[in-house]
Amino acid sequence: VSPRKFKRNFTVIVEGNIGSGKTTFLNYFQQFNGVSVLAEPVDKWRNCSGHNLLEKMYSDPKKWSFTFQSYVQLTMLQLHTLKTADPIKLMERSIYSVRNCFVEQMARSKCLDECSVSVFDEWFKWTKENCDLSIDLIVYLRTSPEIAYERTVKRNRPEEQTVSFNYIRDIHNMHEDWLYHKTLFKCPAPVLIIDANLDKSIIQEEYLKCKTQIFTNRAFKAIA
Ligand SMILES: Cc1cc2cn([C@H]3C[C@H](O)[C@@H](CO)O3)c(=O)nc2[nH]1
Repeated sequence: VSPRKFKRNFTVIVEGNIGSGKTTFLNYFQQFNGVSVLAEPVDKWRNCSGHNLLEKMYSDPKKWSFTFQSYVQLTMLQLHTLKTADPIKLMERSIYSVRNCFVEQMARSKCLDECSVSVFDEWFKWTKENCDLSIDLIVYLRTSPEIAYERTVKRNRPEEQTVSFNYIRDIHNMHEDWLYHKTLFKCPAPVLIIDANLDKSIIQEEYLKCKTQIFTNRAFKAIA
């Protein structure tokens, strides 16, 4: 695409459970011209002025969920508002999944009390009204909780040692209610569902569905 001025990036958010294959998906799209991939800033969550908030959240969710998700919300907002040179911006998760999946699950499991959720919602409401959080497409990497759990265990991320199957199943259900049944929260953009149960070795055909959707002229119209 010629480096002409364009209104805003065509923004795609990639949502899915822990272990749903988001990194594999983002790595595949990294190869194309015109796409900026913004991975989840997990390293920031592991080192906020020296504090590993991810580890604290998993070790004592009742005490640290609010602190952790507040920082996640800030780091996601920074990525949403980042102007990238490429016409297409591909983000791993979003400020929407913070509220619609993780905070919702923490509220239901009583790791976040109602007043914490209210403060979180006030920040989220103001942010939506005052920042351009518009997105153009949601890619939902849909897996079974069993496969997501199996991959999480295999990946063996230090902070996730204590993650239970039940937690993965709960997070799965939050994604299903939001992006598949659409009974939980409004979807801020059309949802493209990918069967992310497919093994890494054959999933590239499944990705091609997205490639057409992302690279069609609709994408470029967004920057006309
Ligand atoms: C938006 C958002 C991402 C996100 C990730 N996480 C956790 C799940 C994984 O263990 C790790 C990396 O995604 O962080 C979370 O607890 N809350 C989150 N909220």
